[in-house]
Amino acid sequence: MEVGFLGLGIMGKAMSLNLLRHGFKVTVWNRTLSKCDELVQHGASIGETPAAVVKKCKYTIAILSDPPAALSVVFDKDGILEQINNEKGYIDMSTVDADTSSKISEAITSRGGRFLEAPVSGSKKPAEDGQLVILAAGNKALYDEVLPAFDVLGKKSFFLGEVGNGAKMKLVVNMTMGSMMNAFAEGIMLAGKSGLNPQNLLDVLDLGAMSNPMFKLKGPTILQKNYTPAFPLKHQQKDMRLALALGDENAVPMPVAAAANEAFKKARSLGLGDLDFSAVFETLKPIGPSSS
Ligand SMILES: NC(=O)C1=CN([C@@H]2O[C@H](COP(=O)(O)OP(=O)(O)OC[C@H]3O[C@@H](n4cnc5c(N)ncnc54)[C@H](OP(=O)(O)O)[C@@H]3O)[C@@H](O)[C@H]2O)C=CC1
Ligand SMILES: O=CCCC(=O)O
Repeated sequence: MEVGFLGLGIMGKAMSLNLLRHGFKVTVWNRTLSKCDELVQHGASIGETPAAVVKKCKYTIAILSDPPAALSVVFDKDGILEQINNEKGYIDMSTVDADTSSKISEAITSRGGRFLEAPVSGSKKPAEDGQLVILAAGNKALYDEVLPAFDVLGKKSFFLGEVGNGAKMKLVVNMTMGSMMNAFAEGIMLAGKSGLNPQNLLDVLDLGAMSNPMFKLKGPTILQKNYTPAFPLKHQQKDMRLALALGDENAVPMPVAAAANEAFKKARSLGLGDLDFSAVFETLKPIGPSSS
C-alpha cells in the first residue's frame, strides 16, 4: 500500500519509519522539509507540499501539533484541498478538538474526498514499536481500507462512529492522564520533602492498585530529572485546554483538570513547554533563596 505522511515530529517520524519497515511505500512531507532527509535514507520519497503528497497518494495520513497546524495543511496554499477528490482518503491522527476535526471533514467531503480522524493513545516508544491505540471516527469504508496501516501502527484500533467522537475520546483520555501526572508529581515531591525516600514511594505505588505503565516509566525519570521529551508538555497543556472546553460545552465540572491545566500553564511560563510533560514536577519546587 502507498501512503502519504504529513508531519515528522516525535510521533510522525516513528510512525512513518514503522510503515516503511513493514513494506509500505511512503511519501513524506514536513513543514521543515530537512526533517524528511532521514526518512529518505530509509526508503521514503518526498512530496514538496501537502498538495503534492495527496496528488501522488490514494491515502494521506497526518499527525501535527495542534488545531492551527491541522487546519493549515488542509486550507492553506498548497494544502490538501487543492488535490483532494473522490479517489482520495485523508486521515488526521493529530490530537485536536471535535470542531477542528469537523471543519476539516466538511471541507474534504464537500470536494468528494473521504475523511477519518484517528488520534492515538501511546507515546514515542509505542509509536516506534507499533503499539499505539487508534481512536478512529468518520468514514467507515476508509477505516476498513486503511486497517492494514493501522495494524502496523497500533496494537488496537477502535471505530467510534461519527467525526468528533475520536477527538473527544482522545481529549478525555489525555485530560485523565494530565491530572494523574500532577497528582503523581505532588506525591513524589511530598514524599521527598517529608523525609521519605521517593524511590520507596514508587515501589509502594507499583505494588498496589495504582500501579500503571505511566508511573513505572515516568517515576524513575522524574527522580533523575530527565525530561527528554516523549510527549511534549506544550501538547499536554493544549489537550487540557481543549478537554476543559469540552467540559464547558457539556456543563461538566472539572476542578481537578482545571488545577492540572494551571500547573501545565505555569510550566510553560517557566520555559518547560518543549520538555516532557513530566517536567510539570519542576513547578512544585520552591521559588527563592530558601528551599526549606
Ligand atoms: N508525543 C506524544 O507522545 C504524542 C503526541 N500526540 C499528538 O500528536 C501530535 C504530534 O505530536 P508530536 O509528534 O509529539 O509533536 P512534535 O512537536 O514533535 O511535532 C509537531 C509536528 O507538527 C508540525 N507542525 C507544527 N505546526 C505546523 C504548522 N503550522 N503547519 C504544518 N506543520 C506544523 C511540526 O513541523 P516542524 O517540524 O516544521 O516544526 C512537526 O512535524 C500532537 O497533536 C500531539 O498532541 C498524540 C499521542 C502521543
Ligand atoms: O497524547 C499523548 C499521549 C501520551 C501517552 O498516551 O502516553
